[in-house]
Amino acid sequence: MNKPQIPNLLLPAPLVGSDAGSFTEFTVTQRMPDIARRVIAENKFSIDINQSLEELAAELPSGYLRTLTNDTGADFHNWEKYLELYKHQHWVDVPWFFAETYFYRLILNITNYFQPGGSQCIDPFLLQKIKGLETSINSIISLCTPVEKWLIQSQQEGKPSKSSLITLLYFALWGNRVDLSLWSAFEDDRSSFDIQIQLNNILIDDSFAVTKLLTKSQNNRIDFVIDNAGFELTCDLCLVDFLLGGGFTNQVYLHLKPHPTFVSDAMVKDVVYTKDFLVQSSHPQVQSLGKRLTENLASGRLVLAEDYFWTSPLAFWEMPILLKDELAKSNLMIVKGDANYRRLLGDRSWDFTTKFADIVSYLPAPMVALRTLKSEVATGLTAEVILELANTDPNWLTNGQWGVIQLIS
Ligand SMILES: O=P(O)(O)OC[C@H]1O[C@](O)(CO)[C@@H](O)[C@@H]1O
Repeated sequence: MNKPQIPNLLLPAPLVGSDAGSFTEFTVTQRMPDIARRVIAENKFSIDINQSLEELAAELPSGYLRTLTNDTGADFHNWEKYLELYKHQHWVDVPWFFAETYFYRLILNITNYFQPGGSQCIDPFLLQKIKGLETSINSIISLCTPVEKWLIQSQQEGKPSKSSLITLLYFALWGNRVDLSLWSAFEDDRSSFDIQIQLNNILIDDSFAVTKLLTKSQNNRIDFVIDNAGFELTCDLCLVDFLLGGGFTNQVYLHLKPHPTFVSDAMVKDVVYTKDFLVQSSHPQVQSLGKRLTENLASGRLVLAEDYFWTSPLAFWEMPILLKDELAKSNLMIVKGDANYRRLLGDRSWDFTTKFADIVSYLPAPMVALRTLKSEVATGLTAEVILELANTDPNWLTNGQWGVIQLIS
């Protein structure tokens, strides 16, 4: 039977910024203006660029979407098409996912990211990304040390270690708490957590099923849809390292953003920067991780890929066919983070008890989502759990304290 191309169910309405009192409203009217102003404060753009960024910040709460001028970005014509649907609408009235992705694309338009000149390819969020990595160095050391031990153990035992893999899945999950669009790298270091204590905060945990799937056949590839640079990326790279070195797979593709977006989202250059940062560390186990990553990149066992789909406002089921065919070759897709989860759901207001599998029925390969909750969407929860969370932690949907590991195979 052919797989459906869209969710099995009727699509509910998308989240929008005009939902009074919602986190989406808070994001469009306050967080996004703050982020635009942080770009001004943390860079040395010209007075004209800063003025234009300030205008963008000021128009978000009650203004209209502006058009995109042709900045020669490879995705410019696609954005012209996406914008057709929402001409002359207020920022708060368009689907939230569209508003956010367009906002980040506009920042690049304003800062002349795509055009030849002094600010071409300047990542407006670079300072945050670097700081995020540097401040988490102690957590990175604490993680790299056991990873090396587990690798040696699995190589000695000649078989993949499921328990170590589960631990690394947990690190990859909780690494997603560190999100620089919500918590600036200049505030607290959120990279330190105890995964044993955090176990109680995993609302759905399919990690064991993931290890079973991965030990069934070890010669296939894994595709990792990456989220944030910094500590989260380092956790993900530890997982990748263990998947490759621990006998779970022989090839991993990392899917990365083609341009800066959502503040901390990782691009190819951020992976390279992180790998070099690890290699240059004076800590032996951190350095070894960097060297293994370098070798895996050189041998093609680790492949870095980028696609403009990942910075588009499209739902996962609207993925271009070429990318979908590519992902169909995967033994497992690992989809990281909140924004990617929102893309899987089309950022729509599904009832939280809806079966995840019924929504993502269109996927071309098995998939596990590792997501800490930072937006008002959820699936696969029981009514009892939802009620209990609402009573005990009113901000459970958005405070990043709760997580899910949801597998669809
Ligand atoms: O880095 P992540 O996990 O994708 O989180 C980004 C998400 O966090 C937010 O910044 C807050 O919800 C959203 O804008 C977005 O969904």
